Amino acid sequence: MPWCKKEDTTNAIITAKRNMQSSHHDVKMIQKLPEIAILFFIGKAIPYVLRTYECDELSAKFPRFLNPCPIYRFKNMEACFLDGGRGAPQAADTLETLAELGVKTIISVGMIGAFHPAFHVGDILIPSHALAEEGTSHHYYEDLIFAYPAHPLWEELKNLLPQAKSEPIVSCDAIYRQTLRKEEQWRRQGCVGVDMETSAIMSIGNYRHLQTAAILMVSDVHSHETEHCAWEWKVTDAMREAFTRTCISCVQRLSSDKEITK
Ligand SMILES: O=P(O)(O)O[C@H]1O[C@H](CO)[C@@H](O)[C@H]1O
Ligand SMILES: O=c1cc[nH]c(=O)[nH]1
Repeated sequence: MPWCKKEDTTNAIITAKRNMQSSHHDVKMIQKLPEIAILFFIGKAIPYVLRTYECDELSAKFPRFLNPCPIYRFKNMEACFLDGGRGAPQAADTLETLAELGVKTIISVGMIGAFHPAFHVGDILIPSHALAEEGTSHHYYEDLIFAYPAHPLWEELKNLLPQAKSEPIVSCDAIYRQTLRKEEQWRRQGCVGVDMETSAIMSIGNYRHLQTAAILMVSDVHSHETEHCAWEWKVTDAMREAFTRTCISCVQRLSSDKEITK
């Protein structure tokens, strides 16, 4: 049975706007944000960005519902950035709150476990679409299977990052239920790897009329063997940092192309 019914036109009880205006987190309202936001789903990315780039803190508490964290902007680029949280519910909360504060374009930057033999640790992927096997998107759409990025943004990112591959992925809530059989089924559906946020970013981005796309780095490869499931987390701090720099320079070129300054 679908969780979201088209005939349900009633209002949501909590909205991003009401949450921001409430006393929930005792958060001071942020003024309008730049139109481009980078959401990092990589724990070590934010401290690295703050060490490496000139940035201003816009608020110590971005007023989302779940686990508010600081939000920053680059001094030399019309873009803000923050930690997107982990998993589809926090990604959706962050995206809805950014939309309420004037953000129009969201680039999510994260990691992905690859279960296709053509992918190796450190490869960069700009997903063409994402199978929605997380629960959040299915409360926005009655019959969603795949979620798609904004096509022009996706094309621009691919041009800016010619080394990146572009294939379908799956987003899944259940880290410890990515079984061999499940991953075989995902491969048959055309997917090459699994993360926890991309389908929600894309589907809810479409729902809120935002331009979204994702840039992901392969952090681990998943065994295809039926006998034993060897698995190791392979990504290093240096790889995370190089990937973060690559994504930021890509957004820098994107934002100057767009001349988003008012
Ligand atoms: O926080 P780091 O180690 O960067 O890793 C993040 O990325 C992994 C999943 O994408 C999770 O482990 C999450 O915490
Ligand atoms: O979400 C993720 C990220 C990396 N590897 C996985 O298996 N899942």
